[in-house]
Amino acid sequence: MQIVTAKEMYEIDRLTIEKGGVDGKLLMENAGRSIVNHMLPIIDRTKSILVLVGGGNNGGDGFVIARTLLTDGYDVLVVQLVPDYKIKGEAAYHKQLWLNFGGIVHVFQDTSMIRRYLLDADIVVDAMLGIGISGEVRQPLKDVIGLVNQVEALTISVDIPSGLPADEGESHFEAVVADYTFIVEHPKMSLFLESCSPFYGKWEVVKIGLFHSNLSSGSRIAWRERDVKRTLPKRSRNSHKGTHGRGLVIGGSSTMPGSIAMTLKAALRSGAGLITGGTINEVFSSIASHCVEATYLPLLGKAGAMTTQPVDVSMYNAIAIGMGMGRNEETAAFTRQLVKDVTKPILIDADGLHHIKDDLASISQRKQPTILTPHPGEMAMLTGISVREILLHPFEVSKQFAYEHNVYLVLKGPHTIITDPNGNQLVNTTGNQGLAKGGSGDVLSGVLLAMIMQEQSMIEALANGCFIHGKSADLLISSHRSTEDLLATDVIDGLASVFRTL
Ligand SMILES: NC(=O)C1=CN([C@@H]2O[C@H](COP(=O)(O)OP(=O)(O)OC[C@H]3O[C@@H](n4cnc5c(N)ncnc54)[C@H](OP(=O)(O)O)[C@@H]3O)[C@@H](O)[C@H]2O)[C@@H](O)CC1
Ligand SMILES: Nc1ncnc2c1ncn2[C@@H]1O[C@H](COP(=O)(O)OP(=O)(O)O)[C@@H](O)[C@H]1O
Ligand SMILES: [K+]
Repeated sequence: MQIVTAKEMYEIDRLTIEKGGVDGKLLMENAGRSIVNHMLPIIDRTKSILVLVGGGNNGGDGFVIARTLLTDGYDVLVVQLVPDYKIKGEAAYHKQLWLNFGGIVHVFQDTSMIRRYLLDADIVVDAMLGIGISGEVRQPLKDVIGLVNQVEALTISVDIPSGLPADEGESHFEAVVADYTFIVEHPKMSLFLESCSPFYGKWEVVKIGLFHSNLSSGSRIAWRERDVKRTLPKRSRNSHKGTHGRGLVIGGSSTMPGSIAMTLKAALRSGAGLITGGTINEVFSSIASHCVEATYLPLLGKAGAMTTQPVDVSMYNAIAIGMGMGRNEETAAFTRQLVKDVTKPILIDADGLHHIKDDLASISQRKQPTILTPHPGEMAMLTGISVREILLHPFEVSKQFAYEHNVYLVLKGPHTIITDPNGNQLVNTTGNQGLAKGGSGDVLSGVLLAMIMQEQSMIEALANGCFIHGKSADLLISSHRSTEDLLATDVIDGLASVFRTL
């Protein structure tokens, strides 16, 4: 499922019309009808429906929706929020059809009129503004959006909640807070931004028959269960432990022994063949009994943390480093040296990210894949860009960073974005706020370590790992856990139910 900017959406629309020969009026008909089909399960004939239409093609979709519902026997009222002369092109055509079918258009007079209609409506269809919005919302739409957000009626937005930007980078907006959004053909970038996603409510993508096109800007794809099922390698009946990779996890310090234990266990539960924990004795003695399937590589320590030392990694297929290591300078020097020397794929998380902050130039020289898994705070530390700016432009910031430093970047959050060194991006579609708890990242590192040792492309392995991690949390809170009590160790236990369904 391609994620698009407004510009890309218009380009796909243009190609469909010019190359595909599909009339724009037909696309609008398809959009309106498809949306009504998706609305049917949540509306019924006893409900009164108010369709608010604006002056562009989003409003045009609104006229199609109103006509389709009217001919189906629904009680529908249309309020046009702009003067007649503003309705042009395909929208004007569909407005005429609405009138031909006996519909009435109530043209906006004042906000008290809208308030009255809104109070009488059970369902509001928001077709005021789509992806064509530019600048801050003008009056009277600004007030109308405020009123829509005050009433009890179920709000269904067409394509995008009115007022919301389609792209990343906008910080000031006033928008409809929808209960449902039916998105036309492709999710827009803002669906995956922390500041915008809550406005969408529940969402579904409706197909309208647009041209399939490869966008020149590189791929940006929402990674769903069907993608995981398609790409996740199946375990062969004849496989042996060597087939599934031998991984080394380096981490832990006397004050944070649990992190590496969770990573080890998560890696084993995610299908790794053999997993070794590289850690200091104090950590080893406190975690060994929690993860008996792992083997251990004793590392030298001082004052409860790792010191600089050579490590023979020749027998491992991939390495994860950083979890619970602490930030002391000798440990940091050890991490930097190891990352420089090792000629294996290496995943760097948590404290390890702090250690390599000033060594990104040498990371970009590595010949084997380097995977960095920062949360936004760690990303801010790595880039010197504020968390606010990162959350405002996560796609662009990730792309630039991955490209510049030749790394695979897993920017974690409610919508984790995985970017490869060429700028291709996959966005995870699972997970919930129960994961916002210490240890979730350690578990993710273990799942990812297991994934990158299986036969699949690196970016897909990372996206599959993020999907599986989030899905475990989703299944747990839909059965016997809640977003409050969920623990990182539960997420490891929940991996079983995920793998059983894939
Ligand atoms: N493939 C596709 O693309 C398809 C797209 N489709 C649909 O079309 C939608 C895009 O339609 P679009 O391009 O006509 O833009 P749209 O969102 O209706 O906005 C334009 C209107 O908004 C107004 N306006 C703008 N800014 C404003 C502001 N700040 N404050 C107030 N008003 C503002 C602007 O007014 P003006 O500036 O001209 O006075 C104009 O009237 C898309 O989301 C989808 O629903 C489907 O039908 C089929 C296939
Ligand atoms: N609100 C949320 N919704 C979905 N996933 C979340 C949410 N908050 C955190 N996560 C996920 O949980 C993990 C947290 O990782 P991280 O911040 O490194 O945790 P920690 O360092 O405490 O182990 C990431 O995979 C992130 O995507
Ligand atoms: K809308």
